Amino acid sequence: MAEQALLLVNLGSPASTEVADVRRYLNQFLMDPYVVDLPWPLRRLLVSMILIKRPAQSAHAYASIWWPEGSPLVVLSKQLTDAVRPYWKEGPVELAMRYGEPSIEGALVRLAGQGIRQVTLAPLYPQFAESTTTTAIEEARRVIREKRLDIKLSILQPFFDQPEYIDALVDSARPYLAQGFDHLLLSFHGLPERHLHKTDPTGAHCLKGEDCCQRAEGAVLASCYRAQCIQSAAAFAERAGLRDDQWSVSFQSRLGRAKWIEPYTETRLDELAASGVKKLMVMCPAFVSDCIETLEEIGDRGREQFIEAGGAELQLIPCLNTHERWVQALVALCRRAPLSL
Ligand SMILES: C=CC1=C(C)c2cc3[nH]c(cc4nc(cc5[nH]c(cc1n2)c(C)c5CCC(=O)O)C(CCC(=O)O)=C4C)c(C)c3C=C
Ligand SMILES: [Fe+2]
Ligand SMILES: [Fe+2]
Repeated sequence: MAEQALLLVNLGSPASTEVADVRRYLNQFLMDPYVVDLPWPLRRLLVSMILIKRPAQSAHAYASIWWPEGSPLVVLSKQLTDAVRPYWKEGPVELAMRYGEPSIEGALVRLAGQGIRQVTLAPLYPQFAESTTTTAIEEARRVIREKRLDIKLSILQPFFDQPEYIDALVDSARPYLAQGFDHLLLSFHGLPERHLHKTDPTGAHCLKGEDCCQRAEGAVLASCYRAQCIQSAAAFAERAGLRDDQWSVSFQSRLGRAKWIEPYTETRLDELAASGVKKLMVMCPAFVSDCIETLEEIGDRGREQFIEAGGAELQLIPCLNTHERWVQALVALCRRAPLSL
C-alpha cells in the first residue's frame, strides 16, 4: 500500500533569543495576512512600528524560558513527533513550523523527494482560527502548487470537541486538580474581535449577545474560535466533574490597540484575587505544547500579578506536551483526517 506521511505543524519560534532573530521571526509572523489582516501598506506600517520595541521585549521574555536544547515550543513539538512515530504505521512522521525552522516547505519537499504522494497535514491547534489553522493549510497548498509536488493532502480538522482531546486534557490535568484549588481558569490565546466577525457566516452571530458563543452551533460554531474555546472548556469541566462555580474562561496574549475577545486573562487574574481566590489553577487548552505564552506570560508574569493582587498561589497546569493519552488521541484524530480536494 502507498505510504501516507504525517506532517505535524506548530507555530514556530525564533532561531535564538538574539534580538535580530526575534525581529526576523516577528516580521515573518506578523506580516502574514492571516495574522495581521490589514491591506499590505497598512500591515507593513503597523508591523514596522511594532518592530521598533517588541523584538527586545520579546527577546528578554524568550531568554527567561529558553532551554539549553532551544525554544520550549520547538523542543516539545519535536518530542511529540518522536512519541507519535511508533504509533503511525502508515508512513514517515515529520514536524514543521509555520514560522521559522523546520519549515513547511522543507518538510514537504523532503517527503516528495522520498516518493511520498499522500500527506496527512496536522495543524496542532484544537480550535479553528484563520491566524493558525488556515495559514498552515494555505502555506502547505502554496508549496505543493509552486513546487509542483505530486502530493495529496488529508487535513486534521479542529478537534476542540473531540472526546479524545477532552479526555487527554482531563487525564493530564487530573494530578494537579487533585491537589485542591479554589478556582480553575482556562486561559485561551486571544484574537482580535475583527477576526471573529470576518469568519462569521451569518454576519449576525459573534459578540451580538452575552451568551452568543455559548449557544453557537452548526456553521457558526465551525467558524467561531471563541465559541469553540468555550465548548472545549465546558466539555473539560463536565468530564472532570467540576461545578460551574469552580471554573471560568479567559483570553490571553493581547497585542496592539484593537479590541480582542474578552474576558481578558489579565483582568480575570485581578478579579479572582479580589474575590478571595487564594489557590488558582490555570490551564491553557489552546496550546498543545508549552511555549512562551504559557511559561512566561502565565507561569511567570501571571503568577506575579495574581500574587500582587492578593492571591497566594498560581499553579500552571502543563500543556498536553507528550502525555501518553494525548499522543494516542492525536494519532486517532489524524487517522480520521478527511482527504482535501
Ligand atoms: C495579531 C497578533 C497575533 C494573533 C492574531 C495571534 C493568534 C494566535 N497565536 C496562537 C499561538 C501562539 N502564539 C504565540 C506567540 C505569539 N503570538 C503573537 C501574536 C498573535 N497571535 C506574537 C507576537 C507572539 C510571539 C511572542 C511575543 O512576542 O509575545 C505562540 C508561542 C510561540 C513560541 O515561540 O513560544 C503560540 C503557540 C494562537 C493559538 C492564536 C489564535 C488563536
Ligand atoms: Fe499568538
Ligand atoms: Fe461567537
